[in-house]
Amino acid sequence: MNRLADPAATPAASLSGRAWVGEAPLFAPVDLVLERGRWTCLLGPSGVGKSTILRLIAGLDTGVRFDGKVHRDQPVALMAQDPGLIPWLDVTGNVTLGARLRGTLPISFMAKYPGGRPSGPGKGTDGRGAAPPADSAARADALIRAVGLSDRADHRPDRLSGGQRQRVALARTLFEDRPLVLLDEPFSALDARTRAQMQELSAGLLAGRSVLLVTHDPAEAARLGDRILLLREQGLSECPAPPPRRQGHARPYDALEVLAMQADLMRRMMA
Ligand SMILES: Nc1ncnc2c1ncn2[C@@H]1O[C@H](COP(=O)(O)OP(=O)(O)OP(=O)(O)O)[C@@H](O)[C@H]1O
Repeated sequence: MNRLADPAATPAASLSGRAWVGEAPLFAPVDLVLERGRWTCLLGPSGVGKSTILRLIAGLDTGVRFDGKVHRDQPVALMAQDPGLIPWLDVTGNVTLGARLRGTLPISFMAKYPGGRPSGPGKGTDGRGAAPPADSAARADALIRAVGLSDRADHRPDRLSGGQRQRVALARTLFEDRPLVLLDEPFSALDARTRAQMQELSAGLLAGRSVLLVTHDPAEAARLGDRILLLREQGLSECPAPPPRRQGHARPYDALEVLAMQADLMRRMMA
């Protein structure tokens, strides 16, 4: 097959270049290519520039000086480290925030349905005579259930724990339903059990998407990465290819080959 004609062969996004904070180099020249439809994990120590790379790919302001090129031709969803929840919106309002800002959900959706759940398809109005889109409401409901927060759908962020807030941010990112998804330490505030569940959930819901996952955690990279990259001050290096992963699933956390990969990644991070 002609690779140029095959959309799967073209990268989902790429970044090449280097960055400085003031006069101090942040990262040495890197050449990062995100393969379409796969999970790329970016591991690395704190402060080496991983979040900055994510923000550059997302096209957001970083405050650093970047000399290089970013290519991206797909709509992107970014889950930043800080959940960035809106304090006066409840869980459903936060999950559906993007749609409400884009005007694809009525702005009064939350005021009318504080729990985010219209009483049935086509019922109710948004105050302007339009029916609220029940499919969006149902999708938001399903995601909130999937992240284990159904019983808190009408809670505001100040009534949630750090891990619960992070799960709201995850549901909001998944609700965006974008082909390219950038995740910055998305599970870092979760207990080990919930973390494993959310890894599996994300692997399922983001199957076929192009994902860049920034993580400090070699165990996470070993479960989720189709490719694993290590960013250090000296630059970016590629770790040995992980074993194939069942489409739509994280690798089992207790499989010997996953534990061995975790140990190998840890050794590389310590080197
Ligand atoms: N706008 C900015 N102004 C000043 N310093 C910045 C700015 N943005 C990033 N930095 C610095 O650049 C470095 C890299 O930040 P970045 O958040 O990208 O690292 P990281 O690898 O994601 O770290 P962590 O794993 O701790 O989140 C940090 O030392 C940070 O203080």
